[in-house]
Amino acid sequence: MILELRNVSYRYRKGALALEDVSIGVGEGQSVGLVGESGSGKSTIVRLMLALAKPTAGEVLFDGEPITPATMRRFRASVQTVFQDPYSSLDPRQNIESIVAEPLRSLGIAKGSEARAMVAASLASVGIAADSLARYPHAFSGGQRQRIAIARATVCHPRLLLADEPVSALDVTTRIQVIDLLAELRESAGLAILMVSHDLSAVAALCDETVVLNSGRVVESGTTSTILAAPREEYTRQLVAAVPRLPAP
Ligand SMILES: Nc1ncnc2c1ncn2[C@@H]1O[C@H](COP(=O)(O)OP(=O)(O)OP(=O)(O)O)[C@@H](O)[C@H]1O
Repeated sequence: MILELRNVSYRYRKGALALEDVSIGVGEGQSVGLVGESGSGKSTIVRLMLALAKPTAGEVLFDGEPITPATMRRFRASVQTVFQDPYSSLDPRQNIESIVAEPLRSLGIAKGSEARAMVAASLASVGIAADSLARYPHAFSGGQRQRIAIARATVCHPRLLLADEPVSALDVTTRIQVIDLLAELRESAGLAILMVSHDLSAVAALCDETVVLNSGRVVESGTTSTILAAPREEYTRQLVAAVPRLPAP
């Protein structure tokens, strides 16, 4: 496993348990969808996976080991993220070259002409024209911004992309294009993906495995096709039924 939560529980200060005994992991080249309604604990899992919070109980493991200051840089280079809102995630004062080069700078991977070549290659891989380097985020549509965010996340050739509701802020046509792009990167770069979504159709289009979260607990997990065809839990059946484009179970 590249990244794994093992028997993790989490309690916010003064709150009830937001996660209870959750185990979820992503292996090399795997694509896993994490689905659940609002409040089920998806964002909390992302925070724990990014080492932004520590579990109340259980472990967060990167390559089978707890994340420590000594492994943090390797962790950051291996696990990159894309967030929901491409309008707030790109700094409006920086041009596209500077935005996409950020992981190269902060991780000390490359600079100067080497960095510029990596940025250009990354932008090309997400279908953004090479003459975009000197432009600013406001010149791009929501879908293009999300492509730029994906270029930034993949410029350092991570092993795992953590995508937190990456298409929820986009219109339906753009959603499909961005999902197709993620599928392409998964194929061509062998990128593992954990996609968090409340939208099962997005997960069905991208992820081989699905984990269903309800009230901070994993209620069902397995191959996406099995879960869609024969959901075991009433909660999952309701999620499946809420997707109009999927066949009813
Ligand atoms: N800062 C906080 N303090 C206290 N409780 C919190 C905090 N953040 C989240 N919670 C609680 O933890 C639980 C899980 O929330 P979380 O945000 O992880 O769910 P989610 O599935 O990501 O929801 P959404 O899809 O709306 O983002 C909820 O009951 C929520 O009310």
